Amino acid sequence: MSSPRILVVDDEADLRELLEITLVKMGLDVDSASTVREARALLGQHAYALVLTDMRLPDGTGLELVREVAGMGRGTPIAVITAYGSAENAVIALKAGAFDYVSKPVVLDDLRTMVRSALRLSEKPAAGAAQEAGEGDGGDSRLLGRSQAMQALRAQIGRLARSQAPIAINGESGSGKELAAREIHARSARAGKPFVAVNCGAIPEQLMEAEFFGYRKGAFTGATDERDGFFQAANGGTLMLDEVADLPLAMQVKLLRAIQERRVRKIGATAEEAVDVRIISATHKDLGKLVETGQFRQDLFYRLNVIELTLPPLRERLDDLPLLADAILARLAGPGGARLGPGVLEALRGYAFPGNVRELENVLERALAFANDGVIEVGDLSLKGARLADTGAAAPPRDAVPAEAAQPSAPASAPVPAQAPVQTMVQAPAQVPADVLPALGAGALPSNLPDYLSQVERDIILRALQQTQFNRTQAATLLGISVRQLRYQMQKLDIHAPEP
Ligand SMILES: Nc1ncnc2c1ncn2[C@@H]1O[C@H](COP(=O)(O)OP(=O)(O)OP(=O)(O)O)[C@@H](O)[C@H]1O
Repeated sequence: MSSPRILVVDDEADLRELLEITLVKMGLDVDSASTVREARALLGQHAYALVLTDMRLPDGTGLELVREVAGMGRGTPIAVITAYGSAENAVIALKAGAFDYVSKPVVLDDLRTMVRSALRLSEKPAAGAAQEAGEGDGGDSRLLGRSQAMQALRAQIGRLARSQAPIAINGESGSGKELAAREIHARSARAGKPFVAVNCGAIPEQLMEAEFFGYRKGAFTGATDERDGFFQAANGGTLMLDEVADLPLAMQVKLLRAIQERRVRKIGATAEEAVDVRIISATHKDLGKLVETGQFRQDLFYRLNVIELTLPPLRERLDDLPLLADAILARLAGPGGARLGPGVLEALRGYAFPGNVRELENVLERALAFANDGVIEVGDLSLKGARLADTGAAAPPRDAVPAEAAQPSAPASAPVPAQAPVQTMVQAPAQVPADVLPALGAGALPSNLPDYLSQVERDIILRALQQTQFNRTQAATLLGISVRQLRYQMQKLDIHAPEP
């Protein structure tokens, strides 16, 4: 079997030679060109596993080649070599369809890492043909839906999975942003490496640097061991920055640097270490507006927002309701274990679903608890109570809802501990007891005050979350605390939702 073939396009003889030697040592076949014209001729003759081009060429630009290679539709990855400090060029190239970039002076280790990623990609079959064509209900995708919007989304995900460019996912709460990020990762060349999802709003500001970049033993009081941060945990894979709008400004600067340099420094360390992570950010807020008001740094926004992916709200794809409802019921009750009775679909169609698919999951889960023989009737739905706009009436009457039915299935994603490289931390929340305060006889004292208070706090927070369908902003308002405080308490008290 012949070795993968790489095309190097650079007019600087020294650099070209260095690249050639490095690639040949990796066991690859290399063709070289020093102009756009030569490159075009070679591209017409061979299929390449990777094209690596300088940005400035005597008869044109690397960007032209990026556009041409992307336009060929063969899925050939093309990476650009950008001048030192020209982050802007890298972003422009990524937006134009470049697979990745390396900056000058070229660090050979970074180059090898990038080349290996590209080679893994060419080993992968081009993303599921049916999904690329936008057909079907999702096939093996977990992002279900036959609507045009979902088909287009899956096709876009298939394309994005073949690049290393940062992606910014927008969409309302519960619309599937994390699911989309996981799918991009799963369909990418990074699939065998960790996917780490971090809820930026859940980490106390003073711990952020340690959580993201790790620390050395003795770096501060309590640093009894060396620890990796999220970047190291996600090395080789994907780092999802969820609720990215909640990053404090000081952290935004540090993050920008890490993303740009692809290097991080642990607290207390003298040297930086290279990290190879693909960044996917997500928010339900309008980051552009936050940039205007000075709450989000423009340079970081520019760096994260290279490619945008927008999740459609459920109310704009109500045709997907039957499919989603079937899948959710099958998950809750087993295949054929539950179904919707007459008129239920129509009732669901009339609802706005401000909490999107997560709210649909919650509505069906609750309804199923009332259903006879697994058949959900209109009366079981409690849609009025599920209306997010109406916080006061958010929860169905307590006496009507068995606690087990009220369990939220919202993944209030908490930060992943640095030592756990994969997955958002999720686990089933405890039920809310009928009485908020754990029973204590008159005059009795708790045997352990901190535990007792933690339990009270946990119960109250869970109750607020359930009343608001796990909408953290509304729950925080109900409790008179900030969303950041709520998230922190949720993390501290281990309040998470079960993974779907
Ligand atoms: N298209 C879909 N098909 C199947 N399940 C979906 C789809 N979209 C979302 N879900 C489910 O809805 C729930 C919420 O999805 P997810 O956590 O990805 O949303 P999110 O937009 O990241 O939410 P948040 O803004 O609150 O972080 C999950 O249980 C997920 O599996």
